[in-house]
Amino acid sequence: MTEKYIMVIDQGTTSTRAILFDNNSQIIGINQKEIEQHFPESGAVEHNPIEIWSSVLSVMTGVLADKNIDPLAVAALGITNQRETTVIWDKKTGQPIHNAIVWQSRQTESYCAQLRADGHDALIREKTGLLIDPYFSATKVQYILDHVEGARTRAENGELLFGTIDTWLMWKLTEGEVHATDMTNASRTLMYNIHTLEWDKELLEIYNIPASLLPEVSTSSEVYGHIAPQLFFGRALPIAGVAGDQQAALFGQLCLNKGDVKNTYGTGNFMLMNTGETPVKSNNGLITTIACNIDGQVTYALEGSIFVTGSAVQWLRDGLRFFSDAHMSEEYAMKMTDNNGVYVVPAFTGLGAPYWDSEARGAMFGLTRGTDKAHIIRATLEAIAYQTRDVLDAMVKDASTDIRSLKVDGGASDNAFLMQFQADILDVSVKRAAINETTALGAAYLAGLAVGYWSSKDALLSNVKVAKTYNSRMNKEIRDELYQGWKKAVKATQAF
Ligand SMILES: Nc1ncnc2c1ncn2[C@@H]1O[C@H](COP(=O)(O)OP(=O)(O)O)[C@@H](O)[C@H]1O
Ligand SMILES: O=P(O)(O)OC[C@H](O)CO
Repeated sequence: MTEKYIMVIDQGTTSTRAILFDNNSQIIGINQKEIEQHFPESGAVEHNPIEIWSSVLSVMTGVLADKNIDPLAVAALGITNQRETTVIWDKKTGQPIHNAIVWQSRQTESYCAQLRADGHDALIREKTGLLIDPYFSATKVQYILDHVEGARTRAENGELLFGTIDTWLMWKLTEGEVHATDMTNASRTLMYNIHTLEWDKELLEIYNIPASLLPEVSTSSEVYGHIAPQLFFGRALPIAGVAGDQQAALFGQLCLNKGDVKNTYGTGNFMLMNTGETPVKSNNGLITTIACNIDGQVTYALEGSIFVTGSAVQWLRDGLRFFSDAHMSEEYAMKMTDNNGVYVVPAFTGLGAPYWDSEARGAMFGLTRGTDKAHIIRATLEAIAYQTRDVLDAMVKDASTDIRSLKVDGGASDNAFLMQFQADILDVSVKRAAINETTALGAAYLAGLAVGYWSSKDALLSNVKVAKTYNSRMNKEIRDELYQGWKKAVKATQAF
């Protein structure tokens, strides 16, 4: 094989990465660039789409340069992305008409309140598997069309295009040839019907969003188009795999069978369970989403999305200046034998699954004169584990199945204190992947399978290994007492 590698762009909330994988799923090179976060008003989070685009060009060339790799040695490109984040741009000039509104942003709460007041909750839930929340793309589109002068008329005249980050990047990489997304990303927009597998006309009318804005929806593993050669050393590299980052991680962890569960610890936490070919409706605050579409088969997932986990550690680092590197949180937490009664509820942008409370804000409980900063650090890490327990309990109820083990990945899964506490508080074994970049790996698999770089999903099974398994060491009484303390803290936070 002359083409030795698959390249992946992982465009995440805090950074853009280009990663090269070889045929044994090993990482050959990584190049990364941070993305600036813009906070234009309270609760609003935005990115500059041009900065995102230029970071992609920079990391793609950077990863080749770092390892002195010939562009001809790359077989295909996979793209995985922060989901829901919304870009609208001019079809002719390619200029975004507004900053990208990021998934975390709460600036469309009033649009959501209106949709709820108009009684659309059940219909939206039934068709999209989601619930009305600023998290999803539709109200972000409404906001941009309403806040940029002339945008609505231009949209109605077919002059504008909408995309999540995958769509924006494919459009830029193909110099406007491809305006497409895959089903996993479409299923996060609040506009896509996850049963009929098409943009839903009735919902578009409710939102007053013109259909001409929307991209074509494809599978997650096929050749969507080719990079314009002048952007990539004269090579028309096929773009062959696309998936939202959490679904890509599910695939990268090879959670290919019904009942398989993974939990990613990044800016937020996202637990997904593969529910097979049937969408499972949640009665416990989870959402239903498309897990993948490959080999002509759509699979679904139940998802619990927690908005603030790793970003609470960033807050300890940058806001409170408790340490200079996220890794140091582990050392501080381990210095203490317990949380000394301290609970931190990091509801900085409201609470996601299973509470869905946009109005909630962060709180701290149980402070005494004896509280040390290490207790606060420990309580913040514990909060990540408690929130995960909230979601896992909901998942067990919704899927009517027991979960005995959890595959984990993402930046904060490096934290040994957190992983042990997670196993303790769930009473489930926690298995950390040997390759922590499972999100990118999933997109590599999707792209590699489409171009025959890997022959089949079965060929991948021997490639994925567990680095470490954490088993519970906590007795039931302590586990129950700690978790009850957390539930009390959440209740008090919501009542505030
Ligand atoms: N050792 C650690 N302990 C706790 N949190 C960590 C650790 N390392 C990274 N993090 C947190 O994980 C997040 C980064 O993870 P990553 O998977 O790169 O996120 P994303 O894909 O959301 O940008 C940051 O929010 C950071 O604070
Ligand atoms: O960029 P991440 O890894 O924080 O993921 C964000 C999610 O896709 C939001 O739904």
